[in-house]
Order: sequence, then C-alpha cells, then structure tokens
Amino acid sequence: MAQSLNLFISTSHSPKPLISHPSPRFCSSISKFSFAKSPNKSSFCIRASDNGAGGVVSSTVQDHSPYPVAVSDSSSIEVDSVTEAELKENGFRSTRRTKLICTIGPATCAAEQLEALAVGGMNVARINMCHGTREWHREVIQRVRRLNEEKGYAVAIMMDTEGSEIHMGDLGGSSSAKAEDGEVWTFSVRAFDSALPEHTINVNYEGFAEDVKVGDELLVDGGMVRFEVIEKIGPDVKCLCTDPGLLLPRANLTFWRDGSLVRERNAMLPTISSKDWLDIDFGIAEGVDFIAISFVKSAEVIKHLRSYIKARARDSDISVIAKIESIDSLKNLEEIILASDGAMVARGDLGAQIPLEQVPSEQQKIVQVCRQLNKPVIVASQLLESMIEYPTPTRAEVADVSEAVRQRADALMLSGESAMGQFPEKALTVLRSVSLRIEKWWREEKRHEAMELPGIASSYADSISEEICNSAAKMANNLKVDAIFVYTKSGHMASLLSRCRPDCPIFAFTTTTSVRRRLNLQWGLIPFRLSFSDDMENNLNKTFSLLKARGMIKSGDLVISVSDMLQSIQVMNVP
Ligand SMILES: Nc1ncnc2c1ncn2[C@@H]1O[C@H](COP(=O)(O)OP(=O)(O)O)[C@@H](O)[C@H]1O
Ligand SMILES: C=C(OP(=O)(O)O)C(=O)O
Ligand SMILES: [K+]
Ligand SMILES: [Mg+2]
Repeated sequence: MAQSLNLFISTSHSPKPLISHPSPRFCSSISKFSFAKSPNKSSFCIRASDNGAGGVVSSTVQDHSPYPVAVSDSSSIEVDSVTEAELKENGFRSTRRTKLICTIGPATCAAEQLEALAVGGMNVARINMCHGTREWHREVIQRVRRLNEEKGYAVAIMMDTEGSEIHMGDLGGSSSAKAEDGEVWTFSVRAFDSALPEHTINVNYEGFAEDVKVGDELLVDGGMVRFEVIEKIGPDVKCLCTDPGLLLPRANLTFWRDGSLVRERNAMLPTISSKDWLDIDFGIAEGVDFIAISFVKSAEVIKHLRSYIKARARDSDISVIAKIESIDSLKNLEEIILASDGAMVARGDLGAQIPLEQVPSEQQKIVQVCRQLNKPVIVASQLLESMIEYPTPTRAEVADVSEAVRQRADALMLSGESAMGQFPEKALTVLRSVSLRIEKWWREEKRHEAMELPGIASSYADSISEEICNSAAKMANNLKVDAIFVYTKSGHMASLLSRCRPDCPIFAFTTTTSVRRRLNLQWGLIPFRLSFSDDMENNLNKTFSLLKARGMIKSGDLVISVSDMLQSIQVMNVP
C-alpha cells in the first residue's frame, strides 16, 4: 500500500536570505513525496517527485561539487579505530557529538604525543602561525598526515594566521618574563641587533610610539599584566607596571584611553598581513583543511581570501574560518559568517576588546547565528586554562565547557592547555568526558531547544535538500532511530543534518578523504570514506555488510538514510 505525503516546497529563487529575514513562505503545492513500503524488505522510501507524476527529480539535485572519487580500495570503508571501538563497545547513542580541537605546540608535537591526542578524541589539530617556524609547522602537518594514513584517523589540520594586531616580540629567547608592581619597562619599536636590554619589550607595530599618549593604559593579553604609559622618548615608550604578572612571548597588546580601547592607525592595518599571505601560501601548498583568519573585520577579506585560494589551488577545498575576536567582527557578524565556511568564538582577544562580562552573550549569539546559517562554530580559549599548570580543572572551567556543549557548538578548542601545558592529554580527556556527560543529560531530559532554523537554500534543489534533512532529523527523533546515514559527495547534506542536531549520531559516507576530514569539525557527524554509486539500494547493502562485518552495526538497528544523489528518505531496519 503506497501512502502519500504532501510536502510544500518553496519556489523562492531569491538570494540566500539573511537570518533577520523571515524564512521563505512555503507557497504552492508543487511537489509531492511518495511514501511507499518496499515489498521485499522493511523499508520505507520517500522520494521527491514532480507533482505526483512519478518521476524522481534527481536530475535537478545533482551534487554540485565534482570531487574526484578516491582511488583506494572500492570495497573498503575507512573509519578510525577509536570510532570503531566506541561503536562496538557502547553503541550509537554513546558517541560524542561535540568535536575537539587541540592547538599543537612544544608539548604535543612529537609523533607519539599526536597519536595520544588522536586516541583521546582530537578531531582537528590547530597550528598557530603566531609561533614557531614554517619548518616546525610542516613537520607537525606531516606527522598528522602520517598518523591518518597509517592508523586510519581523519584528523583535520587547521592553520591559524597571526593577523596584524599589535603584539610584543620574542623576549630574546626567554619563555617568559615577570613584571613586578612599580617596575618601569620600555616598550620599543626599535630593532635590537643583540640581546634585549633589561626590562625592554619589542613591539611589532611601527606606529606604536606615535599613537600612544602619556596616561594611556597598556594591557598585555587583555589584562594579564597592566602598565601605565609615563613617558615617550622617540621610539621608546616608558611604562609603569600597575598589575604585575607573567609576560609571554608575542603576547597581544591593547591600549586604552579614558576606559575605551584606542584604535588609531592600527585599525587600518590589513587583516591579512604580508607575512600572513606567505603563511597562507604555505598552508595551501601543504594542503591544510581549514585556514582560520585572525581579527576579521569584514566579509570582504574572507571573500578575497576565498577567491585567492580558488585561483591558487583549483581543486582545493580548503575551508575558511572567520575568527570573531574584534569589535568590528561583532558589528559585521552576519555578513562575515555568511561569507565564511565557519567561525571561531576567539574569546582570548575578544575579551581584550570588549568588557569581559559581555563575552558570554556574544558567544551565545555567534553560536546561534552560525547554526542558523549552517556554518560550523568553534568555542575557543581558556576553556581549561588552569590545566596548563594543574592536572584537574576548576569547577568553573567545567561549567564553562558544559555551557558551550549545551549551546551545541560544533567544536571546542584547547590552546595553551595542549600547546605548552603540562597536561595536554588530561585536558583533552576532560573536554571529552564533559561533552559526553552533558550531551547525555540533555538527551535524557529531552530538551530540544526551540531554535528556529530559517531557510538558507539559494536554489530550488538546495531547498529540497534542506527540507529532506529537516524532515529526516525530525523523523529520527520521533521514531527514536539508532542512526541517520547520509551519502554525500560534497558534504553539504551531512552539514544540513548536523545543523538539526538530532538525537542520534549521523554516519556521513563520502567518497573523498578530504571531505571526510572536513566533516570531522561538525557536530554529530561520524565521517566515513566509502566509494559509492548512484544506486542507493546497492550503497545501503554494501554499507550494511561492511559495517556489520566490523561489528559497528547489527541486524535490527533502525536507520534513516538520505543521500544527495537521489533525494530520498528511507527508514529501515538493518537486515
Ligand atoms: N608552535 C608553537 N611553538 C611554540 N609555542 C607555541 C606554539 N603554539 C602555541 N605555543 C604556545 O602556546 C600558547 C598558547 O597558544 P595560543 O593560544 O594558540 O597562542 P596565543 O597565546 O598567542 O594566542 C602560546 O602563547 C605559546 O606560548
Ligand atoms: C583563539 C584566539 O586567537 P589566538 O590564540 O590566535 O590569539 C583567541 O584570541 O581567542
Ligand atoms: K593566531
Ligand atoms: Mg586571538
């Protein structure tokens, strides 16, 4: 018996609506989905058809990005050993939905340390071009790549640019320097050939000595150390330490006048400096998966970078992540996020530019806008800051991590905790266990937050994908299925499903390793690499037998499957 289900699909072909616009009105009934029980197995199939005439509209909804099909063994499925073990031991429900990023530094750059992080759940390794040489970063990238190839991980690489804000120099090789209350330090734009004189700090911004005024407050790292400008002598600025603390190499500097952040000519510095462009060339050459841009001010710079990457690397699919860490980025938030492939709530510098008590509400807003616009969002900085020195986090830090998980951010990031802390693996374990616990609690409480997801499709075909994913996620929750399977070449359908934050995990099957790595940043997705065809029946049978053979699913598990080749929703029990 065939059942029919009429769905109303927008015919709007207007440009991508901004989230401030109401979602497009669903107008005339121009499409019909047939809901049919397949005779030979317990499977239901909903197919988009053209107003009941029966033809499947797959021709209009082809995958837009012609990624080459990977050449590796077409009969195998690629998944990492940690995911495999987790699925075998604990089943679908227990898999972690929140993704974890570790900044790699001296504490974690060795091959065995990187492997320990991968085992501990690192989904993305971040390298910060503020520190270290390109040679150093290249070695880290190669080690991660080797780990992926040899052990089956899909750890993605994120390169983070330095950006051209004002920061201190290198401290002449020391790892830190202590500034005591009442000491006078010299901040200078001079280049020192030999060792730095005592109590002297180099500043990278040439206009510094001219822009500051006597009486200004100078904040290191958003207030970790504080100085008052007492005298200017040519290129040297004498400052009195008013809040003592530890100065770290290349720490960020901001100056304040009458309680406001001073943005003189430094506001005109380019977002992407000439050094950043060289780092970006390096990142493209090394094939990093994400480039995160520091101190983004407008959407223009993101668009510029994207066209640069396209011109430089024709078939590259490097994603551009906008770091929201300045007043300007908050002003232009929606257009920046719309132009980017994702965003980072970079609370370190953000908290140095806006009052600290404003950071939590901005975080919540950025996470929400990203989710609505279907862009992955990372919550970063100081999540477990005390674990740089101590093996246990503070209760307040655990509460902060919990809040980011509860907001359903795609990913959480470690900075100093993993780059140069004493307990990188322990810090990652804390992120992992807190994520799992909060996710479980949230599911048990059945707290589906009522976030309105606006239509974001820019074409009719995209609208169909979106409706299918929204419906599949809703069905998955209502029917309490064990997993959603999505067959996606570009990854787009997988991210649309992730946006719905369904109760069950999403198995994302994709044909290329680079898409698999990229999907590793997104909430709830378990990315697999698998060769598949346009024949969904075949794909499903192949997947079931491969996953069953490895003990990752079992007969009777209830699965919803969607694909971007054939716009369909199938509900079935694993045979
Ligand atoms: N590649 C590296 N080489 C040396 N030290 C690093 C490296 N990456 C990060 N670090 C250290 O870890 C700290 C925290 O990293 P991160 O938050 O990324 O940088 P920042 O403190 O500059 O914002 C840095 O201040 C630096 O001391
Ligand atoms: C993530 C951040 O950027 P970076 O660590 O590069 O300063 C931040 O400022 O929070
Ligand atoms: K950076
Ligand atoms: Mg920053």
